[in-house]
Amino acid sequence: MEVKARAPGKIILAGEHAVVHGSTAVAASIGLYTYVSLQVSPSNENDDRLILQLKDTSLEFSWPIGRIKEALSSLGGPFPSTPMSCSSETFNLILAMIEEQNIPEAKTSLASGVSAFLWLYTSILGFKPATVVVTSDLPLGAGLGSSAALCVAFSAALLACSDTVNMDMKQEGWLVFGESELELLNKWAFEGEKIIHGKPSGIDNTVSTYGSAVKHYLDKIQCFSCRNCNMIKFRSGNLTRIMSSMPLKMLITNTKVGRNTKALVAGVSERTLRHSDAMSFVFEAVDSISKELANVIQTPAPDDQSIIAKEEKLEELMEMNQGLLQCMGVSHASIETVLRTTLKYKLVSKLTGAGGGGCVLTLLPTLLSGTIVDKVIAELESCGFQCLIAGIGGNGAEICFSASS
Ligand SMILES: Nc1ncnc2c1ncn2[C@@H]1O[C@H](COP(=O)(O)OP(=O)(O)O)[C@@H](O)[C@H]1O
Ligand SMILES: C[C@@](O)(CCOP(=O)(O)O)CC(=O)O
Ligand SMILES: [Mg+2]
Repeated sequence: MEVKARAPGKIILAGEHAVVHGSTAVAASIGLYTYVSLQVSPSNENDDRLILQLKDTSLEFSWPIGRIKEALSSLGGPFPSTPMSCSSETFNLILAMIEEQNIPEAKTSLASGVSAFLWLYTSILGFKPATVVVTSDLPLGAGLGSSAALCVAFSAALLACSDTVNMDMKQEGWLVFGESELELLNKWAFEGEKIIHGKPSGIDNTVSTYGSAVKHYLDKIQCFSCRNCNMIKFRSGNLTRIMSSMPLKMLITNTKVGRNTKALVAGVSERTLRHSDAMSFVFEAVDSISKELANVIQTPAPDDQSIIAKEEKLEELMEMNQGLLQCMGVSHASIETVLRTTLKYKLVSKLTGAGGGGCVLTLLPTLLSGTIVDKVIAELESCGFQCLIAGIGGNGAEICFSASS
């Protein structure tokens, strides 16, 4: 039996970084997914292995199960129903197992994702031999939440194979977990994100787990494919649904400048230690911006005129948020180039995710002509950037069973 899991990426419309320090943020899932396929192998005493194939980066890891037991069996796992943090001692044991696999120098940033995998795998499934394959639609390390999507997809596939979650393996197509299983999945994914990010707020794994279409198990409203229910507001671990009253279209520009969320989040924390009063005002301002943005999105817009007025408010809020992200020290020359280029077409942009490169969002107003969109995309792509238009909102984590070939 093979279990497949998929989990979406996200965009943050307002509040990244400040959300780590307790401010409100607004985010939505996007229709780009990370897929994990998990096949538990029949035991073959002499050659039991755990194999991890990362297709996007052409890397394969293969550990003898005996080696994993030697390092981690003293922890007494598996403990699938009690999500636990990876201690620094265990993290070092895991790192040693990864170093033994000789990752090429250029790909060492992937070690954190592999560490998260080993922690989630052994904690949820123990020491069973298996082959796990990862592929993704998402650019890695670009602000669209690939790390969270990876942790959510790993946790979903592992929980689906564990004794804790009872799923009807005969059902066909993509399936959604029940309410309590989703909560468990989200907690495990958060533990994985902690290994990759250091100090995540939990917004990315929450959006990836639940998606941002309102679902019956959260607030008893069955409203799956309604484009009016497509965002979440998030503060200190708590999620609130946002019913958008207007269609929102965003252009996503990937600057292709690589960066690392852990380092950027740590940089903001260091700045906060150096200038705690000033930074607390910055975070408070971001909190107000996110709350106002959520209100604007939710307020009814009965006609084109009110939609235009709301879009103008959103643009101003995005501009202010970008200014505060610059204050936090997470903008980048490539991001500033996107801001200047889109402004030539009177379009407003802000970075999304951790910044330092990565992706930038540009609001595409409803009445904007297709010709202008084409022109701005052509100009951005001539700078070497890559553009895509995101469908905002959609499903969260899903799993699918199939007979193995
Ligand atoms: N499909 C994938 N294959 C391998 N590693 C991945 C994958 N997706 C995410 N990762 C891990 O997540 C890291 C990127 O996370 P991060 O810096 O938070 O950026 P983001 O979440 O914005 O993409 C990668 O360096 C890698 O360790
Ligand atoms: C900067 C932050 O707000 C979002 C990071 O998103 P990403 O990993 O860049 O996709 C960190 C967090 O909230 O955990
Ligand atoms: Mg991330």
